[in-house]
Amino acid sequence: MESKSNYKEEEPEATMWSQKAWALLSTVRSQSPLIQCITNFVSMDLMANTLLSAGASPAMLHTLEELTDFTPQVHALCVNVGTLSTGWLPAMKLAAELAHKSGKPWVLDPVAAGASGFRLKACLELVELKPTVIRGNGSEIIALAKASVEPTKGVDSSHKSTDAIESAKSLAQASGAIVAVSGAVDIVTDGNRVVGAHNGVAMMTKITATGCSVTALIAAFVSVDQSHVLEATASALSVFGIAGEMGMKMANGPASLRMHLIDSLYGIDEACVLSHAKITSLS
Ligand SMILES: Nc1ncnc2c1ncn2[C@@H]1O[C@H](COP(=O)(O)OP(=O)(O)OP(=O)(O)O)[C@@H](O)[C@H]1O
Ligand SMILES: Cc1ncsc1CCO
Ligand SMILES: [Mg+2]
Repeated sequence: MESKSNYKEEEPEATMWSQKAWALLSTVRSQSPLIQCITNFVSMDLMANTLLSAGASPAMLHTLEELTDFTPQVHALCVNVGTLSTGWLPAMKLAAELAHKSGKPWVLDPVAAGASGFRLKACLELVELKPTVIRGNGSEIIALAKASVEPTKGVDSSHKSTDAIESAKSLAQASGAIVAVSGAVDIVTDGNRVVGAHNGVAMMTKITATGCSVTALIAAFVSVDQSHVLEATASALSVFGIAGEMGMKMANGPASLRMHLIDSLYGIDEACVLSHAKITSLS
């Protein structure tokens, strides 16, 4: 009896979160927001296909000369520094400024932020341009919050997401962004509230650019509900994780999971989201 009454107490919050996640996925499907992605060469394919399978419309435009015309028309911008070069950084900055000025959300993925002084400085300069959301893995969020170059595993994390909660909170407070840390539990914070999304499978870390792709999915979810950025961010992470869980039932390894994850994201329905979304308050 005791466990049953506990279950009843928790149910309204769990139900609210899963309904929110489904409502946002449905809205992305019906509104098909245009998402500009300035992203690394490795991630372009998976990121564009993730957005398409979720119902959004990706556009990988990054040339400086095009941005004044194009960026104000998009519904959200995703900036990912994965294969950063001196040539691309001015375009990333201008696009961020244009998005901010035109009231469009923009999301930063600070890939390997602590790997070099050049990369860290670029990421810190981008944070100054007021991203709506920053999504990284544990090591990236810790490096960015400490503003320090550290021994790293490059684009992979050597920290658990839960090791980065305090860093995520301080980065959120300092930047004004919602900060998300991916991992076994995806952490989302506004600097005060902390929420965990508990979906996904470990095999997702064996497919390059799943983190990059979920960052773009966050941009799509936030674009359709700009007044609830934390909720939209947690919902995108949960939905992507559910697609991984569904895909894993049909996969034999990373390559087939990549395909089945995309198929599952495309096919996911209300019953699946309502029964599988696991989003909880952690504070
Ligand atoms: N141990 C895990 N169990 C379940 N899901 C996980 C686990 N680790 C990561 N994920 C999921 O895998 C996806 C990618 O997260 P990850 O932390 O690997 O990003 P990343 O390091 O930025 O990846 P990349 O740089 O390759 O894009 C996220 O959706 C996350 O929720
Ligand atoms: C492997 C890799 N190298 C730079 S970006 C990238 C994709 C995953 O972040
Ligand atoms: Mg990454």
